[in-house]
Amino acid sequence: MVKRKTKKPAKPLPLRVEKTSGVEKTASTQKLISTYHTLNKQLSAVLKAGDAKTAATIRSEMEALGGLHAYQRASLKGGNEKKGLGACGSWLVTFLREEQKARENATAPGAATAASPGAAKTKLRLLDVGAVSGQTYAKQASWIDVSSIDLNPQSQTVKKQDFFERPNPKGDDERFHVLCLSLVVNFVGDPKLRGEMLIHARRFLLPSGLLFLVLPLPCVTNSRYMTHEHLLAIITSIGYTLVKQHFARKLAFYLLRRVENGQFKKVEWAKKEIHPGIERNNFCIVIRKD
Ligand SMILES: C[S@@+](CC[C@H](N)C(=O)[O-])C[C@H]1O[C@@H](n2cnc3c(N)ncnc32)[C@H](O)[C@@H]1O
Repeated sequence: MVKRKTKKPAKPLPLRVEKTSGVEKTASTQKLISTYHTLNKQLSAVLKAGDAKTAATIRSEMEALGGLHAYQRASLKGGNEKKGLGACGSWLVTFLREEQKARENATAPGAATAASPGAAKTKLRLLDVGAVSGQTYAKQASWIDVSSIDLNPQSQTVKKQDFFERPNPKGDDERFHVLCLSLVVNFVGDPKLRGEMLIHARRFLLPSGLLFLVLPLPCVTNSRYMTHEHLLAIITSIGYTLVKQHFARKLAFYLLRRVENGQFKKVEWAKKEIHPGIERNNFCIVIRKD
């Protein structure tokens, strides 16, 4: 479980919300998603400042937009619901198939796959955080054993749980070969909590386990505080190494492997402008040492 600290009050951000009417059109869907993200960020800031009154106002603005449910519906429009894949599952599945084949064919004991070769006939265990309806890996049920959580589950197969509240695993039977954070880190409003989320995810990975991280492309191509290289420097410093990466039209996919303690040095990463420009966004990840 991640402890969230309360900080000194900050000025509440001005509320500027434009109403949208449902999710029928791509433009209005996009608008709903970005307005919801803005409100979520504002909510994090005022909660940190202990401003319950403004937090209530922001929450009612979010409800007026249709709440988390409408946001989820809007964000799933980018995915491929008919095929049972979310926005991002297919890229990972292609890789995991190769990983699974490698496990099955593995002859060299100790090969660095997401699971030990000895367990070649067992299913890959995958934790999908922010799974919504838990359908993304349904077609791979014969070889992937999926556990799904979400703040607001849309089916009974998904457990209602805040990942930050998930207790640290007591042993390897509570850890996973693969953990997915697909379009979830950018959903978190507070840059420090984004860092905490990535650190918390590592606790749930088996040795050599894989973190699948998906972000909207502009988070790494058009932010004042983030670039692809900066993201890699951050993730390297908190115990991951890059396996594979892909930029699609709108999304950035990162497949990262857990590195063991002693093989990386944790450093602090503050909010610092590294990619100036007027039209940039403010996506940022902050890492604190403790
Ligand atoms: C944009 S949707 C992502 C859907 C899906 N993973 C995909 O890639 O299409 C983000 C989801 O993350 C969930 N989420 C955000 N923060 C979370 C947390 N701390 N714990 C669990 N779920 C979370 C939200 O409820 C929302 O359903």
